[in-house]
Amino acid sequence: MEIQADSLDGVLYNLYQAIRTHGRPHKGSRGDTLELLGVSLRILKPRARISTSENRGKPFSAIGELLWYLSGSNKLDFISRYVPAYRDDAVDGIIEGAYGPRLLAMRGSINQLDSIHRLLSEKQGSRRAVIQLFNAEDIAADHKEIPCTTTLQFHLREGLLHLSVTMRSNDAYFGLPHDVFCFTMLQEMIARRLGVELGEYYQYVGSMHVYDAYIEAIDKYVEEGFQATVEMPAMPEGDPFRRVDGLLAIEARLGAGEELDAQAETGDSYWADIVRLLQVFWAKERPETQTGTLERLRTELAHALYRPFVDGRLHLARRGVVSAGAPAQPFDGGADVAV
Ligand SMILES: O=c1ccn([C@H]2C[C@H](O)[C@@H](COP(=O)(O)O)O2)c(=O)[nH]1
Repeated sequence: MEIQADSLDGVLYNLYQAIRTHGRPHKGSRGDTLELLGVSLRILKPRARISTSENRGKPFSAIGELLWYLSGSNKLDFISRYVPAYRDDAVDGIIEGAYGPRLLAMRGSINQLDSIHRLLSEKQGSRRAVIQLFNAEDIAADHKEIPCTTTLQFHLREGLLHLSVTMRSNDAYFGLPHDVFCFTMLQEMIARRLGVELGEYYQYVGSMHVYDAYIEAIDKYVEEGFQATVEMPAMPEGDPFRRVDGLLAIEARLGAGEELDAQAETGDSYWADIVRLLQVFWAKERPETQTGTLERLRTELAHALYRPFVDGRLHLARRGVVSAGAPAQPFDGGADVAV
């Protein structure tokens, strides 16, 4: 089955209905699901990577997960602050299937992002620009958690960088919005590093499923109706990977409770907004000033598309729902507003 749309929301809207209509019951390792085999997604405007729906817009935890990948870390400590559900997957504080070490130091040393950049700089039309995340070792012995994503293949055609992702398993409710966000961001970062434009995004999934406990939630999503296509602004020119260390340092300072001026720190409105979203997330650690901080960040945002997500946090803050130590992402269900 192929589902094509301009945006993540367009894909979710059609996919959720397809799962409802054609999905077959399957008992997965983590619970009962409705499943579709062999689903191919195509997103024509990969910058429309954040859902504008009531409860599938996850910019805060998705940015946290992207930074975790880019840090090369496999530590639970980092990611559990943004996606607490990882706690169930950790072995001695380590996520064995973490993408970061595999992307940046596969088999201890191979930086696969550098390989892609070199390959496509030298041979633009190459069909070899494949990042491997899944390894034979992953199923040779039993592991608590292994990568759901098998490969990322980049295609440079007529000045556009397209990305095909293959996944062995994808949770259409929780995993998919995060995966699309992180992989299309990586796609745009590599496009900028190569000095080319962003193309289309494809995701082929062996087992696409929704856990039974979230069937009602996907029905609710569909009832909201078709969402307008809202694109993130284009990433500024230049190599975004040069920014990674700086962004990680800022993230660590925010996590430690520091306040900072996003524009002064980044000198760029695109990345300043990304930092502001992190500030919105971390504002929960100071409940006494949280509402004021969120209101200030809301007015500082250079791009209006992020405001509804700040409003979601403001709504929670005013109700006293999001407080110090609370997760961004209620993976355990619960809140139905954008967090
Ligand atoms: O990037 C990811 C990582 C995990 N999952 C989901 C898919 C499955 O529901 C579950 C992993 O379970 P197994 O496929 O390993 O049984 O996590 C995703 O959707 N995306």
